[in-house]
Amino acid sequence: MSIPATTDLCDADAEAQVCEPVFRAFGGRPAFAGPITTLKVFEDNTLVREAVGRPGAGRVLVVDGGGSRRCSLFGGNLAVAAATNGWAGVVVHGCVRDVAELAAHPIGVRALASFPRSSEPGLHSGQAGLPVRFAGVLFREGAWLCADEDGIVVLPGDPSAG
Ligand SMILES: O=C([O-])CC(=O)C(=O)O
Repeated sequence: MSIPATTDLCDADAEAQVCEPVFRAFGGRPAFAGPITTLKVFEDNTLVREAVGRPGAGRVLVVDGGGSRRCSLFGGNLAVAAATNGWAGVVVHGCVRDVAELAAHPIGVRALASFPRSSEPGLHSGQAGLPVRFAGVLFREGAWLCADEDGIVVLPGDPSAG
């Protein structure tokens, strides 16, 4: 699948939602795009682990981790699972770890920062499929996200679907 440039998407659609430039790029895939699946979690990556263990079918997992910089929600093992199961990418409003491993897998990853300590499974519950809002953007299940070296853009649907 060819990935459109986020710059072109913005030029073509003044209503495209554009994330505030707060994310760092991790992962071995510099650009990725796909329909969104949402998770809302806090300092517990149980639902993230479950999601990337299921078929991704080219989707992008958007994880609202509340912006916590106190633990990591995604790392090398989950990147292997996500890539193996066909997820296009993961956007984490929170931290990731295993930076060198993330770069070795064919998956796109955006996160606020790296942090070496993992989360504590079972500490807090989370929810799947809810609209989540961070970095100035509302992410709805089924909306379409495109990320590249210039940034992250969200559209109501896949622009190539006509
Ligand atoms: O618990 C985490 O942060 C995830 C992790 O280490 C991994 O996926 O290898």
